[in-house]
Amino acid sequence: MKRLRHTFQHIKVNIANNLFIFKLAWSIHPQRVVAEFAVQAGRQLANVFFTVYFMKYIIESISIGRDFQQIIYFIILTLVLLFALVLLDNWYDYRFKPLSDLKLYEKLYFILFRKAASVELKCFEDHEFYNKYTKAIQEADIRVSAVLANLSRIIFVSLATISIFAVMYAIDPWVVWFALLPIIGNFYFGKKLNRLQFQQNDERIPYQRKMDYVNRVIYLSHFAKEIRLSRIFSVLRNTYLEGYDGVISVIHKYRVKAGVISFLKIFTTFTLIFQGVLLYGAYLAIVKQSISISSFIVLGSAMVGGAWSLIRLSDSFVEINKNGIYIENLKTFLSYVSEIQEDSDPVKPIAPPIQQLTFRKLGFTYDGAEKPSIRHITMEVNKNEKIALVGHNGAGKSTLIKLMMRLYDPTEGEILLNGRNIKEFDLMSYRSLYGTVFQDFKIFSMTIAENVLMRDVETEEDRQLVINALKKSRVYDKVATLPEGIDTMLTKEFDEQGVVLSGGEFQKIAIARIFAQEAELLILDEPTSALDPIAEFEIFESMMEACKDKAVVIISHRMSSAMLADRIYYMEDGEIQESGSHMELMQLQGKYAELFLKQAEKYVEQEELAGVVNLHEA
Ligand SMILES: Nc1ncnc2c1ncn2[C@@H]1O[C@H](COP(=O)(O)OP(=O)(O)OP(=O)(O)O)[C@@H](O)[C@H]1O
Repeated sequence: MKRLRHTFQHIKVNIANNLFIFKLAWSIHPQRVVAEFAVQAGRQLANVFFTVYFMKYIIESISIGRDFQQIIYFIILTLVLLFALVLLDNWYDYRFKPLSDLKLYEKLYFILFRKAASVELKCFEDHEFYNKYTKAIQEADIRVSAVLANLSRIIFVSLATISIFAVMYAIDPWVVWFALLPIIGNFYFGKKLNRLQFQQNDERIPYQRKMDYVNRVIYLSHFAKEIRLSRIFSVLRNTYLEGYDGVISVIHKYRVKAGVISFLKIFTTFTLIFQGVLLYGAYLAIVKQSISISSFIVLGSAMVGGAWSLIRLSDSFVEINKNGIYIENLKTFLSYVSEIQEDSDPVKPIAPPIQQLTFRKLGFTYDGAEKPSIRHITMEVNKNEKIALVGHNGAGKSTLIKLMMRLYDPTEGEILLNGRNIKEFDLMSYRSLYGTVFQDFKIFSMTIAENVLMRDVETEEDRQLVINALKKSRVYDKVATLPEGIDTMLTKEFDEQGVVLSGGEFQKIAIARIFAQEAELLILDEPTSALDPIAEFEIFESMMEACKDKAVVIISHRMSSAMLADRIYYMEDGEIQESGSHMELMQLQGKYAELFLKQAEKYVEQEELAGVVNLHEA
């Protein structure tokens, strides 16, 4: 009983999932839905007509001696109808469907992309969510098409089956009992087979992802250097083989079971009904003599048509289940409600200009991490103030920035903007207060101008904004030498003429992004690692100059750059250990001073060495 209830519940969920996709497709492209149903209706009409009524008419005509000319007219009319249906089918399959599918998928993928771009960052670190997301993206288009075809099939194949069986029932009522065989065979064993396939696919995913990862890494250009210059290839090969072996073991695990179920399905679905009806019909015609030979022929033809319709119908019911299971991933993904609402929220007030940003007893632990990455942080950033965050690797500097930008929400304490918790403000407007470049910034395969503006370049002012930003990040001289200037395509992904710049030049392009924004607080999370110390110092200096009326937070491992800030926070183990101006911290003679002196020593040594080499050269 409990199992039955569970099965019903399962069927209900799967039907709801199919209807969810149907509504989605209807809202995106109603014409495509209508066309699919119309074409399916035509196909089934032809199916019933040719398997039963056409045959019935011809045989009846022979047995009652109908006029030959009348039969010819009937056949010609039939051919015209067939011709029209084939034309409609072709037009649909080769013209309408491919084009309208593209339109449907484009809109569908934009819904998915928008969703993917709006879920909070931590979702991408959640293994289970990421699996659902990849499955949803991979399956979305196939499922939408499949659901439309399937639902239309269910409606019209049902009508076709009923009318075929009505003819069979009229010949002999008992014959319709044979209809149960394909239903049991196809529906029961078909469902089992699908479930098995789904389980198999599910178990394959972690292994498949390993193989996909290696495929991707080998293919993507930014891994090419490391692969060539190290022995990482053998590690990648092993990862691929682990995935491959995993996939093989999953296939082995299910092989025998799938084979047996598939055999039972074919046996009950096809063999029993075809042989059964023919035997029964022969018995009626020869032994019982209750039907004529012409009825036996019609029965045979209707049985073949009816059996196929039933098989198709039970296939379609099984497919409702199959689609339903896959759609569950898509639905979970689309209906996921972010803890951090990434979209604009009209109810929340727009974030005001920054007067003061206050961190109060802030603490944060990443999901699944054992210890906090940020602890007891209390600090402030005032209007126009220049702040530097320094400390060793893993001290928690980037995490602090991510909390500040609400890429994550703190697990303890709060961040206040002008005295109000930042969660109270509309997120989009809050984030637009910041201009940020991260250490792992990304350059897109687009033009330099688009990479700087990070949106479409629309007006002459936009272009001027880009040029000024590039000048401030000290890379305009280089850009001006390129034939297409700021319209040069970066990377060669799409364009042979695309330009590959040096690591430092790419960094300068990324830094130009913050000069091109109307942000109030600029954050540079160490995007200058590929710059030489002088270039970094110059950029920071130019930033301090250009951003007199803005607050700036810089993270740098180079103390010479941090010195430029009004206030420096020295972090260790997720906590602020020391804070003050450069002079104050040097006088304190604490960890900051120690780090500073160590770096200064290194530079002095290097300068002395350079001096010695110069002397030798002279
Ligand atoms: N997405 C994440 N999931 C789990 N732990 C993380 C994540 N990102 C960072 N951490 C951990 O949080 C700690 C602080 O990392 P964070 O990147 O903030 O340090 P950082 O001071 O910016 O270091 P660096 O100078 O090397 O950039 C580290 O121990 C790191 O392992």
